[in-house]
Amino acid sequence: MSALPALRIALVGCGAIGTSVLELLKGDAALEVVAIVVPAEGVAAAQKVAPGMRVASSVPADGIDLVVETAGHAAIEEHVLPALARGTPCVVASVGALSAAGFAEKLEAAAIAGKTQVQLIPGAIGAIDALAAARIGGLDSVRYTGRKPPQAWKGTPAEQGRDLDALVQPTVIFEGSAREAALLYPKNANVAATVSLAGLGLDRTQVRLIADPATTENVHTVEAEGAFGSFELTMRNKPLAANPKTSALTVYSAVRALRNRVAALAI
Ligand SMILES: NC(=O)C1=CN([C@@H]2O[C@H](COP(=O)(O)OP(=O)(O)OC[C@H]3O[C@@H](n4cnc5c(N)ncnc54)[C@H](OP(=O)(O)O)[C@@H]3O)[C@@H](O)[C@H]2O)C=CC1
Ligand SMILES: O=C([O-])CC(=O)C(=O)O
Repeated sequence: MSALPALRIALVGCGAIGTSVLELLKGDAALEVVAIVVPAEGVAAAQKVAPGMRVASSVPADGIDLVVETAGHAAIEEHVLPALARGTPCVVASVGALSAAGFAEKLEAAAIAGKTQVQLIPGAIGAIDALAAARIGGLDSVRYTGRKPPQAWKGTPAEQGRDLDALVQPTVIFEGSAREAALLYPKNANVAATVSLAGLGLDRTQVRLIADPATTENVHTVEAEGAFGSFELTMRNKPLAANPKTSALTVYSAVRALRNRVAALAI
């Protein structure tokens, strides 16, 4: 049940996540997608996905209560920053964009200027609430490991010097900070950025990325220790058929975030 006013949503990005979000929101009177925003060259294709829907290459300046980004790092600069600055709240999936130097501060400044808020969704990872709460008591170490099938690493630096199709055993393709991981793997390591922003920060969070021919899932592990105690979390996520890099849970995380914005009882 909804107690709050219905929201008119501009959905930025209409790929694997955006299309599924659209499907789940169909008929939801409290969360009405009124515009889809994609690059100019993708407008015609998006119109086929959502016949009758307003499709544009920028967020309409009027009639939008909430911008939801499911598009990629570049879309944050292009669409989220201006929306925030003019006072429209935004929900963001491409959290890894905040790993660019000074970008988190820029996003915050735009939200302050617009007297509004940008919400980063947990996406494909869980326990972000526990980690962010544990940070208040003090954290000693946070490690994140991302393990995906080799095909999920296609088109990334993981291909340099190796044939992903020929891998016969789990192979560490990256080891370093969450900041480096998110910058090098913008479509695969948003979760690394999210874990670090909730916990020890982009530079003190250790990240390992693995291409594993034995898995068909996107497996995310977080190990955290601090004054609160410790936890180990393993998520075995099913990838979306439309994009093997992306876990289906990311879609549900986005829809949960939206439903919570209008629900009388939010959880
Ligand atoms: N937080 C998390 O846990 C996760 C976050 N993500 C983030 O979500 C993003 C989208 O994922 P997914 O749906 O699987 O990707 P897809 O590639 O399937 O879809 C991306 C969509 O965004 C559009 N797009 C690309 N650039 C822009 C732009 N600058 N402005 C507007 N639209 C744009 C694309 O249009 P076109 O096809 O015309 O280029 C396409 O419609 C990922 O790039 C990643 O950053 C993904 C997985 C997990
Ligand atoms: O969807 C996933 O499993 C995680 C992902 O791509 C990311 O962190 O960018």
